[in-house]
Amino acid sequence: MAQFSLSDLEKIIGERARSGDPESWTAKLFAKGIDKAAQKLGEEAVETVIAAVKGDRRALVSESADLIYHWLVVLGIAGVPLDDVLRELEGRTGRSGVAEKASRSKG
Ligand SMILES: N=c1c2ncn([C@@H]3O[C@H](COP(=O)(O)OP(=O)(O)OP(=O)(O)O)[C@@H](O)[C@H]3O)c2ncn1[C@@H]1O[C@H](COP(=O)(O)O)[C@@H](O)[C@H]1O
Repeated sequence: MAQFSLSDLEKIIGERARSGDPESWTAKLFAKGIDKAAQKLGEEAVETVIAAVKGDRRALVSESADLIYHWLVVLGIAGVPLDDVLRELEGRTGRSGVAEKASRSKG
């Protein structure tokens, strides 16, 4: 199991966005704004779809990482915390009773 979470990546993105480092891709995307970042997100989504359809497992892992990174950049520029998305997902588990079942199984 990886010792790295989406929350860790969100934190790194926030720090790099504020760094103003000219070498930082994150800082560059934040400077370019939501249109460019959203465009990159779309490109990475298409590349992920292509990898999946081709059955290219290695590319699917790599493109998924690019996709998630650019998705978090878009959330950051839009001022939407990752936690808002996780809460939305958490709320959806309740609809199917999965959260209750998981909680019951913990004892
Ligand atoms: N996870 C990522 C990550 N995934 C992808 N990318 C960058 O996303 C960019 C766009 O990918 P493309 O394949 O489209 O590259 P490109 O063809 O050069 O881009 P364009 O020609 O379209 O401008 C590349 O420069 C990748 O390096 C990332 N850049 C940064 N991170 C994370 O953010 C941290 C901070 O990075 P910096 O902000 O660069 O310091 C890193 O340590 C990583 O943890």
